[in-house]
Amino acid sequence: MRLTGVGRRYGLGGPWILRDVGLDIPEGSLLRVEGANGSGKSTLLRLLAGIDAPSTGRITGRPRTAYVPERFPAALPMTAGAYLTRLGRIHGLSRAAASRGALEWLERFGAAAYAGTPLSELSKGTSQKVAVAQGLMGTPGLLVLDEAWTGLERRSRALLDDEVRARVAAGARVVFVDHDPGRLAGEADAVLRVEGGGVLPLPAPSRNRGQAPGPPRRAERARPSVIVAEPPPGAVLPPDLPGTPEAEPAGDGAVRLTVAAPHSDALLRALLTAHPPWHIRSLTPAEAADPDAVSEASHP
Ligand SMILES: Nc1ncnc2c1ncn2[C@@H]1O[C@H](COP(=O)(O)OP(=O)(O)OP(=O)(O)O)[C@@H](O)[C@H]1O
Repeated sequence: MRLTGVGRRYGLGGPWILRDVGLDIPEGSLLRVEGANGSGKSTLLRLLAGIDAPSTGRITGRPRTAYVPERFPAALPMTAGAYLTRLGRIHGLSRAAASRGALEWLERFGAAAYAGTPLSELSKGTSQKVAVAQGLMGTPGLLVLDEAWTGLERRSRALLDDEVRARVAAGARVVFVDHDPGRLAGEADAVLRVEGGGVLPLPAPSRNRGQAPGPPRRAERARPSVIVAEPPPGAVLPPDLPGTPEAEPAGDGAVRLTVAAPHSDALLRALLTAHPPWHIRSLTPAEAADPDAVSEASHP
């Protein structure tokens, strides 16, 4: 995905909020957007998500995109379940898969009891869970998160962190703004600094996701990865998974898959694109894996 000479101003003769922005966003990248209040972060995110168009320049190669806006349109006259089902349809799911996915996501966020509640009656925290759930339904190639963690309680924030990691590892692009400087700290590929109308791509501080461009170091190649995944209801492990992982039960119906590190991305992709998709709880290099810590992090 590429931005070429992108500029945005609101209204003819209004000040340029962004000007001559050029960016390449490769597959499997995690980008944090930073900048002062009013610098144009949300403007950039709306352009990336395709819900706003540049005043000048062009954006090419945008994959199927999901967007979690800073403010959720809570006034829509429908229930949380109906809204998510509709959004699932927009993300390309069949009606049955969309309605099943809606309930599954509400359950994961501990909000299943609100499936039949009108959006306008949801608390701020539950609204935010619905906003985030719609972004995670389907398998977007680009996920744009504008302060998506704000208003979520600890367990849901951790769930969203895990989902971001899994999506990026499976090849999706994730671009996010968050007021917490520690959000996914050390995991972003780059920081996009929005300042004076420009967007400056800066190296992210101490990146440690283990997915650096270029061939992995010998030790990383040799070290197996552990993926803990939850099957969709009634599903069995798909045959011929990349890297022929070792599978063992991980509790709560989940499966722990151990695979040689070079196959972990392909394995994640296979699970996330299975029909219906598997839910990835965590991805950990085996030597670093502390099973208790992993399940704590996923299900605090
Ligand atoms: N729809 C709009 N119409 C007119 N001006 C707008 C619109 N949206 C944003 N702006 C202006 O563009 C500038 C950048 O806004 P934007 O929301 O992109 O900044 P931001 O960096 O996300 O801010 P914050 O950190 O406060 O969320 C601001 O001056 C804002 O007032």
